[in-house]
Amino acid sequence: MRAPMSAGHPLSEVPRHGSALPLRVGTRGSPLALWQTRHFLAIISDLCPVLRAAQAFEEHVIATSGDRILDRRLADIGGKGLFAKEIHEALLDRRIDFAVHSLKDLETELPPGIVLACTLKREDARDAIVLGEGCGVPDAADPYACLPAGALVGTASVRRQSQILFARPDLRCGVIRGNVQTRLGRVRSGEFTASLLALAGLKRLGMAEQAAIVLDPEAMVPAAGQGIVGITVRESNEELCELLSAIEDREAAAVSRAERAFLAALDGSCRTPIGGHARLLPDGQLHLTGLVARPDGSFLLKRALTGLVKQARELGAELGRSLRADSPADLFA
Ligand SMILES: NCc1[nH]cc(CCC(=O)O)c1CC(=O)O
Repeated sequence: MRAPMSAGHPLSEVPRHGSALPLRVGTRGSPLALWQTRHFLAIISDLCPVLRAAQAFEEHVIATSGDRILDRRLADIGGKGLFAKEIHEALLDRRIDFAVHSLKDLETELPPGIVLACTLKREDARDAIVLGEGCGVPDAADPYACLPAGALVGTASVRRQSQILFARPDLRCGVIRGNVQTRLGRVRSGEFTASLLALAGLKRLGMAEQAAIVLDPEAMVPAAGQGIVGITVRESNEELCELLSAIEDREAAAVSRAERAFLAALDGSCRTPIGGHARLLPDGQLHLTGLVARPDGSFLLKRALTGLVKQARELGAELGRSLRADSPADLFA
């Protein structure tokens, strides 16, 4: 727990200019998005006594294209930024003051005038498998062994699809989208044998027990930013930028800098399976694992680099360039 700010600290005062109370926070409307938004508001209110007042914040639920179009892969409907476009517009139009995002759904290049002001402490970054009927007993040492030959795995993520098909070419993957509850329902109903989901989402929704198997991040490389919540604001709102920088989690900031620089250097489309996962080593260095693959798992390249935290961005960019140089050019066309 952090100590509340003492009087005189910028956070002990009601925001002065641009951002009158209540502060309007933009969020998607899914149960996970709302959980993340309330989690963030609890952290910021804890730290800033004046904001603990009722009505210091107003939630604005914004439906995004990514929420509306549920029958296709994101890659097929325009890809990156689909969960954020309408939220960026609301920020730039001053209908909201800041917005809460799952960092992995936030494009690396934000529209001019919008900045990522802070990242919150990372929840578990790993992917998990949810099993339906007809599967064997889960074995952590051989995580896919419990899936029967030819089983239909539900995922809309080319990153997860490529990695599971690389390990188990006999499996089939089908598109499953919608919020976490919807996806679990489609496994329970027998439509899919299993599904791959972010453990962070399951945990936040109190459903971690649904995860039959948790995948090691070196075996199933998570998406850049997975498990991290990021807050965007208008760059011109210095007051809010300052407020938010006080709740930045330094470790989350370092790993997300490396992972997002890696992603940006690859410049893949949403059709290119890309995984990027950084962690701090006991000696304080940053270890970054990156992956590029073909969606059908017929090609997969995974590499890791270790470097200094203060060079997180350079480390990410270097790993991105290195994977790109050794991947088939059509993956980045
Ligand atoms: N793309 C949807 C999405 N965006 C963030 C999460 C999980 C929470 C997180 O990664 O922080 C999920 C669900 C999932 O991938 O299973």
